[in-house]
Amino acid sequence: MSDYLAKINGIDDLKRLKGSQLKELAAEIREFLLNNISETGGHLASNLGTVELTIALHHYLNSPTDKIIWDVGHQAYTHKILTGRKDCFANLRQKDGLSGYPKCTESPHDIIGAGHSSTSISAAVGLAMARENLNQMGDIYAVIGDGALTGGMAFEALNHAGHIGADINVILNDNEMSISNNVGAISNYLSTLRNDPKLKRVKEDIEFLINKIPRFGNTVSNTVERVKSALKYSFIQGVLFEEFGFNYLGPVDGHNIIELMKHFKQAETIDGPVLLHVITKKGKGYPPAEKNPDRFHGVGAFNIADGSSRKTKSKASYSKIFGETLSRLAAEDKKIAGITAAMPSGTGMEIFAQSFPERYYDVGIAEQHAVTMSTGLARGGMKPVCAIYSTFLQRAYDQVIHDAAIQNLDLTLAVDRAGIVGNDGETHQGLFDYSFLRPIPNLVMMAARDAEQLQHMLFTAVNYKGPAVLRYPRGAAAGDYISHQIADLKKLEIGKAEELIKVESEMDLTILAIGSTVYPAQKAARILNENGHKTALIDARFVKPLDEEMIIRAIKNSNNVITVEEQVLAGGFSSAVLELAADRGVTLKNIKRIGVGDEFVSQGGMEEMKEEYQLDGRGILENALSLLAPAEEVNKLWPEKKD
Ligand SMILES: Cc1ncc(C[n+]2csc(CCOP(=O)(O)OP(=O)(O)O)c2C)c(N)n1
Ligand SMILES: CC(=O)[C@@H](O)[C@H](O)COP(=O)(O)O
Ligand SMILES: [Mg+2]
Repeated sequence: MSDYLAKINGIDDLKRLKGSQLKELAAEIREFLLNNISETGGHLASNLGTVELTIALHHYLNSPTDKIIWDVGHQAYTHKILTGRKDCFANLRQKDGLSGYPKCTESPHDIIGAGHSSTSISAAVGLAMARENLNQMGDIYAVIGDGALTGGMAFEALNHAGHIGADINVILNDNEMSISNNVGAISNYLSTLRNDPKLKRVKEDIEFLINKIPRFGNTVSNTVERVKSALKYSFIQGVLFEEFGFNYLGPVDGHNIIELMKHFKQAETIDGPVLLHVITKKGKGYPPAEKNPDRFHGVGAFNIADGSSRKTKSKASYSKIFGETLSRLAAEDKKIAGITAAMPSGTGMEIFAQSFPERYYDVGIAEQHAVTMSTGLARGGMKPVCAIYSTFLQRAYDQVIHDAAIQNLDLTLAVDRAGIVGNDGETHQGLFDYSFLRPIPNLVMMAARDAEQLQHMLFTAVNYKGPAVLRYPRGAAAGDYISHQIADLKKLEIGKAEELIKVESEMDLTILAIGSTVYPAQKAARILNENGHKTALIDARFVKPLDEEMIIRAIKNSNNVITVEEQVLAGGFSSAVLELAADRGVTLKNIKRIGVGDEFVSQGGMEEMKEEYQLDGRGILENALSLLAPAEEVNKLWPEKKD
């Protein structure tokens, strides 16, 4: 077998290959992806599905003059390989390594940075308008998946693009999957387009007739294309994309490079927006991923032979505990409903879905709708629990304020992946939710420190009268997971903190921790006390409302205070403490705030990045000793690097 991939260092090298060579290259890239992702982890199934599509795009187009915009961007690995980044794959998604998403600072071929869904068509429209105003060159292609097409923003952009006749090409990469099974009426509609044999026959007949119409020079005229489209679609109901003002082409086999390029050529002859419907197989070429695309959507290191994970079985995740607790609560309370925005497996909501399908709603990648639909459920008398990753909840900010909080409705927002998420990097960090939710009246907001507290907090939130937010991080839950019966669940007093190490008079230090930072703070506090530094520890539990009396008492009785939160410092937990002290006229003698400063946190292992931001036990100890004692003492008390 020729090693075509070895010779590819940029797209000029790709353009030298032809016909069957491109097919062989596709096979080599698949093998490369499999070998690399099985070591580093990453978005395997989506990337295996877009190999030919990416080869065809880069072979046909002239990037970066022609612009390819990847929606979400998790499927852009072949794009990275072909644009000169093949040798960086050993460090894919690692600290300082290759990003798992398009990133403008990484390559001129990454036109639009992404990570969140359904932005590509809007960006394409903007680029097309800039091209028009500034007399620029180049074709503009947005590549969007069928899952991403469930996002409202995509439709806002289709609506606008069709209206203004933006000269853009939208490639709809339809693999019939979101992360889990795709949902919704559009998804059903796409199935009709894909599978209707009558449509196929009509299309072929019409194409035969159209080909008999005389051509003008070498190009098929725009009018002819439009007539062809109109005729083709007069045979089926609901010509969705045509109604939006797009010219629909396809469906075309997304694993056939030659056919794809033929369709790009055809798209080029059409003025105005084109939607090319491309059919691909998620996980293509790797049987375990083809069979189970959900599990292989985003993976850690695995064994290629059978797809088994290389990670030894870890503790239960917060998401799993959330899903199991919710299911137990729902068994007793028929009003509880579960809502997810296309993340049933990630949020643990699939556990609830298995037992209560009639009260479970996957709304697609539609966080705004998920929140407002939850408020409708609440208004109708249900108890909605809507689980959304912190980073994706950013999409639904106004819905939380306007639809949930002002109306003071009884719903629970379960904010998953709150804090540092690790290898997904900047776009996915859940580092802003305290800051953006804390100012909202009527909301209460708590953060779970471990497996045990998560269960009590969910019980508390579900039974709270008004909008309640419960925040918890990605990955394995701290503490032991003993699943509680409903009778054993405790309703926490709203706004009540817990004094884990008592505040007495004349403390050297009080550590105010919340959520994921409580356990590392506890380790640091223990060491400090063992070494003669009188240290108290408070788990604030609620960022809103704060336990004002306990915090004020702690501040008054401590020579030093440390706040620690897995969040940006601006507007978060420490800000709340400072506001409280200022409002009460209490002077803080010495305060250190541990958290993330005014910067985006880049990719890297979760523990590695927590260490970098001093959110681990050693980091907290180091901060404490910088207030209490000389720096050398850190190494004496905590010699090794890690927790
Ligand atoms: C706003 C937002 N919500 C949720 C996600 C999580 N997410 C990432 S990829 C994905 C599914 C995308 O499906 P599709 O566009 O069809 O791509 P495929 O993986 O099938 O290639 C989801 C839900 C996200 N990235 N952004
Ligand atoms: C592309 C995307 O947005 C998701 O696939 C995300 O990477 C999932 O993250 P988790 O692994 O934390 O579920
Ligand atoms: Mg898909």
